[in-house]
Amino acid sequence: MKEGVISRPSLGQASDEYERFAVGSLLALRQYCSSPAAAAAIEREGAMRGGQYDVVVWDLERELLEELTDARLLSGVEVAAQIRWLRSALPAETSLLLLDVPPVWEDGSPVPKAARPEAPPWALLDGVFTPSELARVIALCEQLDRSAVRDPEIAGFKLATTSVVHYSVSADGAPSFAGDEPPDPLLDTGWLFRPLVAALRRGDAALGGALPLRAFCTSVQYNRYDGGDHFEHFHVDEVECETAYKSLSLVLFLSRPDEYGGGEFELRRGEGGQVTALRPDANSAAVFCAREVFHRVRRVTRGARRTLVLWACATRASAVCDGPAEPCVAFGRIGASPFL
Ligand SMILES: O=C(O)CCC(=O)C(=O)O
Ligand SMILES: [Fe+2]
Repeated sequence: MKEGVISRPSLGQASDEYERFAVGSLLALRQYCSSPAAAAAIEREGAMRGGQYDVVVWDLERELLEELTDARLLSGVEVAAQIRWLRSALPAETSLLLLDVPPVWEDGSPVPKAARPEAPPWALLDGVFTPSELARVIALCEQLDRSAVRDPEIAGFKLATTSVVHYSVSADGAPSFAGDEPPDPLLDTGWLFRPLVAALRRGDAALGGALPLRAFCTSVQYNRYDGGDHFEHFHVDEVECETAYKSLSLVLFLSRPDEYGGGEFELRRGEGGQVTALRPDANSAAVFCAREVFHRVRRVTRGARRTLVLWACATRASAVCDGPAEPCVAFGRIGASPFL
């Protein structure tokens, strides 16, 4: 038993919620641990309550939850630092257990990879930014170097993906940076991410809670479609990989519908679902389940159609430890079922 690990000074008494999460973590660990020896160890520790593995996972999540409850954002780098700290304080076999925790619901069951069936497949939210923020987003995005996506079968438009999301907010609300990369001018303040994260949360609530407990949002992608550009290929955004999965997609419409012709955003649930075509107002966002909702952008006939796209991801702890493929910002589920 590693006493040092459970006595991090900043952590107080566990609340009921945290207790429940601790149990959930144990269940998930038991379910997902492949090594029989590890499974037996978890069984033993679970019986003891407050056992080593419980506490390790619990502390990590508590730290996150505390940050999130304060509406503070954690960067991927900070999460990685926490995990490294835990790993250094633990024997090797413990960190192995830590690495295999999938996102779980309150009752310990794995988070489904799609929104709940009874929930609507997408949500359209308005007023994501203030008007001045929106103008600032557009102005900054236009400064980014865009590369062209050109595949006649699939898509033709220009995109820029911002590279750095090492963003956090200190207790007094001042922006600060984790990691040593120079701040990206687009991403170095909370004004951009707070509204986007809030929109993801609102969207998640509207979809009945598709977000996993431990979620991150990716860097933002800026898309610009000039006349003739399109993303005609119906696709889902999620690409299965070992390190993370996208759970929610957010497409923020930066252009007013009268600023471009064509460019309808079409969505459908699943392969055979009915297609809905949208031309949303500027400053509104479509939020939808990244695995389940097929979507495409019809060809733009005039003007420019601009969007900002980002994703909520669930990330395995190991992915963060090994360095996430995409730097990410953590955010949480607060105030509703189960942890939002
Ligand atoms: O730009 C859009 O409206 C959607 C883009 C999209 O579907 C994507 O980047 O995956
Ligand atoms: Fe997409």
